[in-house]
Amino acid sequence: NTSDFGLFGLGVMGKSLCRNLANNGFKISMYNRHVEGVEENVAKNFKDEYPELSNAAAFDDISAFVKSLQQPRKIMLMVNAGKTIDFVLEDLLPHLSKNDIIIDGGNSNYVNTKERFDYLKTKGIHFIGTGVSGGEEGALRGPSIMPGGDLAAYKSVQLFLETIAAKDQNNLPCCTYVGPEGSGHFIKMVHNGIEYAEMQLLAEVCTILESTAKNPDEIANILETWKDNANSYLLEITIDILRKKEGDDWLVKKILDKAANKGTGNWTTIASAELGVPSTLIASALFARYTSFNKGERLANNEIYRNTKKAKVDIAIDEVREAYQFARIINHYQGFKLIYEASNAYSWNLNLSEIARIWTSGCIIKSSLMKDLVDILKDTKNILNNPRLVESINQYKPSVKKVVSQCVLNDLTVPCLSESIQFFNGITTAYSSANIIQAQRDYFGAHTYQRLDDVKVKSHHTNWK
Ligand SMILES: O=C(O)[C@H](O)[C@@H](O)[C@H](O)[C@H](O)COP(=O)(O)O
Repeated sequence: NTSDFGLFGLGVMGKSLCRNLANNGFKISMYNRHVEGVEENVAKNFKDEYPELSNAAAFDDISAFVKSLQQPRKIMLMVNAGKTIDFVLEDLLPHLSKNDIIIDGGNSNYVNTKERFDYLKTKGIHFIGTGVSGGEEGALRGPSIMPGGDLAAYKSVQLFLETIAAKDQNNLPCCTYVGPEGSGHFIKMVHNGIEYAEMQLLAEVCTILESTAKNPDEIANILETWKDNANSYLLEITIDILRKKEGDDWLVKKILDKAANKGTGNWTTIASAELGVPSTLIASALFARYTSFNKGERLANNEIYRNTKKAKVDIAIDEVREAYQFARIINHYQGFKLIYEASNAYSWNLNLSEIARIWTSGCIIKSSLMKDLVDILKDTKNILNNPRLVESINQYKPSVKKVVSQCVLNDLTVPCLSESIQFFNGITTAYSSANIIQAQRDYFGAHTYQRLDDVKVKSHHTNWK
């Protein structure tokens, strides 16, 4: 048993992490199941494919794999989220010893992670639920890593995770102990929620620019100029995507407009509802994917309701950039608000600035705005009252109002852009229309209400009839 670290599951991410670990000099054991005719000798063939893996040990037998690891054993699971994790844990348990450490690096639901953490604790096994972001390339060159669980257990795997992680602008690892039990997977989930809305905002920007008769290359040229002050990984890949050609045609024009999802945006929306946090942009982005999926119904409805294909919006390109930037600030505000509220609700004591820091490199939502948020979140939990962002928001607000109204007037669907100004107006309104809601609830359900002129008394009821 000479290996320092074990990697269980050689899918896209698992393979990249193995090479990353080996490239950083760690002696690793790699395991992939054996499925007759489907998955055979995966670990061995993979080992033979890459020179950096010459020192690695390859297995398709669990017991031999576990025996090859130094104790306390450190095993990272990179298998599909969901029940698979529980099956794998049951297969591994008979071979494990007290104080061994299991890391779940998949996109698991934080509620399940808490349950597994508690269950394995009864077996004397440490469980670390870890978000890993950055896709295939990120996992190979340095992902952003978000581990949650026991701090002591984290200390035993810290060297491996921080060595393979991306490095921030101060060359510090984009990996940090996030907090207890499911907190690592919780922030990864929110990371993906923010990702959904950022992707949706870029898609909406393309819709608007396309409506001004720009072809994908021309749109890419415009977005290129936004790198100065709105740069992000997602902006960069969107530019690449818009430029991609198949012969003379743009590939993007051939892609079926039905957006899929694997659940993290859905869970973020559920967590928002449960925690009472209005993450409206994340929810809008998720529901925009669901709406897009109804291709058949959209085509039918389009026949009935739409007569004009091309809209003609009267918007300046810089107004689109400012509207985009406005909505991004609101998106990040909502994401970090959700993390803050979860941290309080579950007593996780999360460090928002440190979370922003590990999201400045390696992950999908890395951006220049995220770099700014590292310092901003040091001083405040509510980024909307940061003087610099207040200035930006006041500068951008006229543009988002114009862009959204122009889109509405021209039947262009921009759910996240419009939700950003709707939410902002709501969260900056001193006297909202919720008094009507309270009166209606009291009218039909005697649910009581509080009075502005007597807030001490928690509940008033009126016989409205
Ligand atoms: O951070 C990342 O590296 C990605 O977010 C990663 O976790 C994955 O690509 C998700 O599956 C995307 O989510 P959807 O499949 O739901 O779009």
